[in-house]
Amino acid sequence: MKDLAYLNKFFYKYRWRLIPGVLFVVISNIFGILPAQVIRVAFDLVEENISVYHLFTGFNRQGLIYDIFGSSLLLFGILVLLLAILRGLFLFFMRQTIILMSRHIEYDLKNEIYEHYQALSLAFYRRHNTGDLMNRVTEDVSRVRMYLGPGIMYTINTVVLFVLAIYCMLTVNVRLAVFSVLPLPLLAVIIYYVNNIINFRSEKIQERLSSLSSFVQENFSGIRIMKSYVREASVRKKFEAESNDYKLHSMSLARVQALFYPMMLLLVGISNVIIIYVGGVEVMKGNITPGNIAEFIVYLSQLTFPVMSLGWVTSLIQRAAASQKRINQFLSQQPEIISPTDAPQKVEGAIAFKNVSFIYPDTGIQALKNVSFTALPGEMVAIIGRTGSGKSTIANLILRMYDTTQGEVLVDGSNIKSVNLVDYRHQVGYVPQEVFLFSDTIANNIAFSADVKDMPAIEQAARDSAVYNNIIKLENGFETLIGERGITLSGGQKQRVSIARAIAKHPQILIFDDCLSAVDTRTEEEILNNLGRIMHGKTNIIIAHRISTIKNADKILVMDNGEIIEQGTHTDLLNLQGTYFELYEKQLLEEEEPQKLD
Ligand SMILES: Nc1ncnc2c1ncn2[C@@H]1O[C@H](COP(=O)(O)OP(=O)(O)OP(=O)(O)O)[C@@H](O)[C@H]1O
Repeated sequence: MKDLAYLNKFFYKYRWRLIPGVLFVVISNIFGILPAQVIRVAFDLVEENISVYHLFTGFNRQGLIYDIFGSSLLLFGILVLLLAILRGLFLFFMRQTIILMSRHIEYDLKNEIYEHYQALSLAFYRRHNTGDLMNRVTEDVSRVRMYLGPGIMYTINTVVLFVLAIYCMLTVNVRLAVFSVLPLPLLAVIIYYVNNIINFRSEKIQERLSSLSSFVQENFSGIRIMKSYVREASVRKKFEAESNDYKLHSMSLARVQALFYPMMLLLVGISNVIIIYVGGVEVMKGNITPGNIAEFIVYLSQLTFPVMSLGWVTSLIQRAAASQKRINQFLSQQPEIISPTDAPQKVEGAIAFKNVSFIYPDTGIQALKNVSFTALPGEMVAIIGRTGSGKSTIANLILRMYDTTQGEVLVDGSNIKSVNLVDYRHQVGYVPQEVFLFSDTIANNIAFSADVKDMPAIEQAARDSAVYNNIIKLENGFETLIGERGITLSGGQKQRVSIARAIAKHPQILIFDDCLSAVDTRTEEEILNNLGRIMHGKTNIIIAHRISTIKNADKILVMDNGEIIEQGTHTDLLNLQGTYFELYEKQLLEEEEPQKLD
């Protein structure tokens, strides 16, 4: 329960919804209780009038009495209707304040969690799976919302109604009051337990459902592979098995639900029987009137739902507390990478690695060992090396996605940890190895980093990344949707759109992480030539596997097993006759082979 205390700040924030809400609960309940007394009076009136009516048997007056009796009954009927309307009106106000408050809090909480997500560093995302992260913002927040809205509303409602109804019952007859409410605690306890079973089974169903949807989603995404390997029949069998599992769980839930309602009705029925029996005895003793029995039956009908909701609300609060605990645990996680200052900072782009070693925090893999190099504005620094040798890790550290384990990364001579992170990242254009484009238009993907969509700048970026001609050939040009709902670009086109996105922001530092691999050598040359023009005086870091991509770089770093094993210009490295030279010879041979075959 103490976890839910976190939400008290929201109650304070929305106090002008909560306080009137509570007031409306009280008023609506008063209008819920009053009809019982009107019905009692009406009942007693019926009894009296019937006796008076019989007294006048044979007299002319009997018709008159009948008329008076009829119109007074109508009056009572109208009164009960009026009270019901008033009650309905205040119930509406109650929901409009308390339930709306819960929706506002849900919105605030979702935003708070999302903002926190964005502040957390990459390492956090490696530690948690996407499904779990999504659950916090959707499932967990929804459960907490159930406590904030229905949970609070029904609790206040039950308490107020209980106090009012029990007070009224006790003033009429203590014995009847005690007997009437006797089955109610049993009802609440049963509902609590049954509800827990229902929740448990519902969760199992939910698990089955998500497993079924991930299964379907994965198979749809991999439909090309599935068809080419002719696995349709076996996948269908797996789907049937998953689906059957879901069906069995759903049926077990339906069984409990089927038992639930008859059981409730039975208990309510028993309470009614008790009221009529004990009430009848009390009427015979002359302690109460028959109208009181009717009055008690109305009280009981008013109390039934709140008592039932008590069991429901208890398990609802338990679930909300568990969800809020998970949310709190996550909100208390501090981002590992934070900007040390908000002061605006201009970045020139001089990068220096000084004896940098790096171990990935979650896996313990040592990706860099004592790496030192500089990349100055106006320079193109290339990194080449075997897969897994630590090239992308250097890009990660330049972007300060992680902090170094040992040594330091300097930006314009200062430790990167002291640089305004937002300003710095604004100045870095990064093209990742794995292209990621949003399901949006091409123009919006290129203009991703800009606050306003500047079409001439977008088109220029597309020209510089040699993808302009491909885009304008599409029916909707730059407004073509890509991704799930749109067209599929080729691997090389995607890479070039991703490059356009990076250069559209005119960065001071540009990092290409092996992003020319799916581009033919002629286009690659065109892009590199354009880069030479637009990145003039700025820092370029290019990670590549092909020597043809990097041979004109000012400096080439050859990586192996997390270390820089060779460093220099293309000519220097060839003269060294080491690893770079071997790689060059090998690639030269590979290029010559197809020519020989021609
Ligand atoms: N996020 C990560 N968490 C843990 N270990 C990682 C992570 N990223 C990379 N590694 C590990 O660090 C080492 C260096 O990886 P890195 O991606 O820097 O290599 P690379 O030279 O860029 O390889 P490639 O040319 O295949 O892209 C590898 O052993 C890899 O398994």
